[in-house]
Amino acid sequence: MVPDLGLSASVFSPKLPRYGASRNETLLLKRPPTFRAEARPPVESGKYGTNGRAAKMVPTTELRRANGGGLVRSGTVNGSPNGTVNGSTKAPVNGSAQAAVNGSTRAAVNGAPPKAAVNGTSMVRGSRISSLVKTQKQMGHREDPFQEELRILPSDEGFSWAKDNYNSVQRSMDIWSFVLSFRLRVLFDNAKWAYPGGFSEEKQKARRQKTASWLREQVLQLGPTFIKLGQLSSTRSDLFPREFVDELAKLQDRVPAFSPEKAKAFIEKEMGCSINFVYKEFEERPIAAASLGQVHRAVLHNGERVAVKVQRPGLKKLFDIDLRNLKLVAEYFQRSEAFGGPSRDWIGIYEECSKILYEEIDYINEGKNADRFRRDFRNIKWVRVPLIMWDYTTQKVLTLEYVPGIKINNLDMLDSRGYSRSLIASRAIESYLIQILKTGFFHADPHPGNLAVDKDGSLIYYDFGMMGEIKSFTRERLLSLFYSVYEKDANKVMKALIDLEALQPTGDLSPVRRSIQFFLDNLLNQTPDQQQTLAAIGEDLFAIAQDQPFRFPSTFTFVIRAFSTLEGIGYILDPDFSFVKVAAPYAQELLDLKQRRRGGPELVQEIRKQANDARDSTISMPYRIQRIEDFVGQLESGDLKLRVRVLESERAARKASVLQMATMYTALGGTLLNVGVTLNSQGNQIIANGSFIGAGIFLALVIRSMQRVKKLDKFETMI
Ligand SMILES: Nc1ncnc2c1ncn2[C@@H]1O[C@H](COP(=O)(O)OP(=O)(O)OP(=O)(O)O)[C@@H](O)[C@H]1O
Repeated sequence: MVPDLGLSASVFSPKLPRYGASRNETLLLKRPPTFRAEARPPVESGKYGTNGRAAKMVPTTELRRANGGGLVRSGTVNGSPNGTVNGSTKAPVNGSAQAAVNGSTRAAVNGAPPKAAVNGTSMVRGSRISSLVKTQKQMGHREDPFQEELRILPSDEGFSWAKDNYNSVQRSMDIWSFVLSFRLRVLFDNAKWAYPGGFSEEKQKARRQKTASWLREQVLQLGPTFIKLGQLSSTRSDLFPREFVDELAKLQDRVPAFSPEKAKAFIEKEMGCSINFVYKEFEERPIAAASLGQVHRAVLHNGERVAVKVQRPGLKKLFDIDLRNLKLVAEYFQRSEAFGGPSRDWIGIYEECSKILYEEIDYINEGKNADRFRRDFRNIKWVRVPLIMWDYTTQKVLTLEYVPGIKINNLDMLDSRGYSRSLIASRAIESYLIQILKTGFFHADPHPGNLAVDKDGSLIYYDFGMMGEIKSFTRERLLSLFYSVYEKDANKVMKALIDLEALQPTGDLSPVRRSIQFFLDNLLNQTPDQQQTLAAIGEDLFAIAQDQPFRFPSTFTFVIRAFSTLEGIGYILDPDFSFVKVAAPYAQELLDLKQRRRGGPELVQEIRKQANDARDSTISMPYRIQRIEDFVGQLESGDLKLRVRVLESERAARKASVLQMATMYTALGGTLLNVGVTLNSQGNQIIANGSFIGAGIFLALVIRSMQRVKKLDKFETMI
């Protein structure tokens, strides 16, 4: 039987620049490359990654060294970016290994779709396109200019969640015993009677601090799902007390790593082949470990250095069990007054978290996000996003171009290498403003670990697992919010917030309006030396939100948190840093835009609206005057009674009735307790027990009533 033959193609160029050549050198080619095709047996096709590309990598035996010293590999199988057939296209292109391996991928990620072709010309085109993209300068075997001592990370051995054979009943029990203990702790922290020697704010703070440290330890014990959720919660000062938020933020640096054996076995399982087949070298010690995965350095067979992000094994199974339980927990919180009850959307928060978690364990999604982000910044030379090596990426293993950098908060190294800290600070903020105001696609987690400075001073972004998107209509509404804040008009701000669904238009909104006006006056009337930090403003906003009908969509909490993180970084980098200075040109641009808009169709629309209003008023005027006359007439004749709702007195009445009920419960509970004790001493055990149970129920009702009173009091102080 004649074996199937594959088409093998290669392109030879007369003058090959050296490996890793600069763009100019690459373009030195005078003669067009020639194309040669040969028939050869097909190679074994690999396992397909979830992205439809071959996950099984090129065997080392297929690697050839080309004339110019560039490494050549055979093309990947069907659906690969190179679009080659049967995995047999050999293409030594321009002597540049990167061009051959990633040329078309790079083209794709920078805006051009991957070119599918069955002959070697596609490779040439790929390399040409790649030579035009800004990342070309970064190709080639990179020296690691910032080699840092690798930290020894704590190991995950000994944690029950790291074992493969945990059972779901045990896991559910662990979760629920944690939730109930947490509930009890919160109850005692908030109960004034639970403080021996009398309650004081300091004592409560100290106790809360203890609960918060306990919570962090428990979260670590419960593993990845909870660690990630803890990290997410550390962005929600609108939901949790300050002490909890601060403790949870510490989770970032405490995540244990899994063993290199586990990592390698996992990669092999994912890729369906030996790790040596995929990487020429694989560094065993991870350079970083996070809740959901860890990062190792490696070298591809073409010599290119890469960062390999390996997901923790068994995450999906763990998420399924944990999230099933957490859904019940959210429902329980939703009913519980101690956790804000119906005024907080716990179910919504659960759904959002669950979406984020499942998205974060899909590295294909992360790779696509990175590609989109890179595309958004293609014209900004000082922002750098590592390339995704799609051929070496699956849903659980992400291979990226290795782009080492100095972490943005490593001041000593930045100084010793002579980088301008103030430039870095303003670039960090500016890149973020571009994301929020222009592209609408933003990095939702810009903590210092995810931002670094490249050799040439560019800002490197890592980790695209959690991205936020601001749709264009939301951006429009945000702009109106911005304009109304600029005009210091509380009513308009309130309307914009309602449009943004950040404020519920229910009940009495006058206290909200007053808070907003206060906020606007104090915020905008400050002289430059009194200017509040963004973080403080964010905190104030959240404090207002805690007791009022604000419901910040998570997008905004991420935006606020990201800005305050970046602002914090800005101050660390440069004590004279001013957010306002960096943001001013953007704000001006937006105001100019509004001015321009008002000059055009918007002005016509406004005039038309005013004309319509005037016409409607003129038509309805006689009718309205008639109604006013009737109204006054009814008042004079005593036919009309005015019913005035005084909200303050309504609240006071509600509080009085709750207190009345509490007194009644106390009396009934006390009576039943007395009866129980008497009957017990007379030996009438069964009825005595009934009395005790009744007394217990009334006691619980008293506690509940006191909690309601406390809530009403708190609300009163806010307005
Ligand atoms: N392409 C890369 N080149 C060099 N180093 C990298 C690269 N990608 C990641 N790293 C390093 O690994 C660290 C962790 O990467 P990343 O943030 O993507 O992982 P993660 O698991 O999503 O972590 P987390 O979500 O906690 O931030 C980064 O801070 C960076 O130091």
